[in-house]
Amino acid sequence: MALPMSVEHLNLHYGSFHALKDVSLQMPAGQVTAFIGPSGCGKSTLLRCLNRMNDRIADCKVDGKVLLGDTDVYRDVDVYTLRRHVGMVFQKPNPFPISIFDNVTYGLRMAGHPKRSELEEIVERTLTEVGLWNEVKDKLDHSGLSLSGGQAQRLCIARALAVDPDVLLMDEPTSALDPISTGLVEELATKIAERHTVVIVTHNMQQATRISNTCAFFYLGELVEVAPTAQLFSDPKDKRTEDYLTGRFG
Ligand SMILES: Nc1ncnc2c1ncn2[C@@H]1O[C@H](COP(=O)(O)OP(=O)(O)OP(=O)(O)O)[C@@H](O)[C@H]1O
Repeated sequence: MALPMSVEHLNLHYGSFHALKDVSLQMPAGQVTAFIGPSGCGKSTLLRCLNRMNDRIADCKVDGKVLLGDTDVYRDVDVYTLRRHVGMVFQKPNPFPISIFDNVTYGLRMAGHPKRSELEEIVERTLTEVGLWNEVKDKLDHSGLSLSGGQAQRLCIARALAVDPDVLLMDEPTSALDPISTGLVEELATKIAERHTVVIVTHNMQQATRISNTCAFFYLGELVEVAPTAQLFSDPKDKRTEDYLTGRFG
């Protein structure tokens, strides 16, 4: 089930460096929210707060609230449970060095999902959803490492979807892919948002306009402006947003 996420007065420090400055933002359920902004503005840092990927970074201090529905993800839930509800796909496809079947079922098996027949059904359904079933159905026992970059990224998306998360986080998921694979992953992100909340970091402005409903522009750790995507691109309210969108910096 798609749940909304939100952050309230979020501040994050790496040691003495103030990387996120009083960020408050809603990410509506069942929609695609895109984070855009120049390199180093804090997009990935914020994305990583949503499933506590920053927890292991020494000297990283988070203040404020991150909410999944009504649940405070830093206070009300353990990190393993949280990551079953808030999955993540990374910039570089990272299939595990195990079979395609075991890649897709990894999260389910970790959660103690026992029945082979149910796992088979979930593998077929999720690989079909990511458009990979016909390409791999006869080689489910082959290593996940045997796939092309675009196939591997779709496998990683299938692995994330197999546990039926409420939210899928995507950190520049197409930046290592060719244009055809990029198109497939973009179509997929839109389709995924019918059942899951999607939050994506992207440097590609066309991609943000193609797939996101809401767009948030960040600059130097600050959330400058957030609006429905078409509105943000056609009528930015802040000069910094306009300068970025028109290529004056970035
Ligand atoms: N583990 C870390 N330790 C210290 N500083 C960090 C760490 N990770 C990120 N930073 C700093 O925090 C700031 C925000 O980084 P972040 O990766 O979130 O930016 P970004 O907007 O995603 O950039 P890019 O578009 O280049 O990926 C940068 O100044 C970066 O150098």
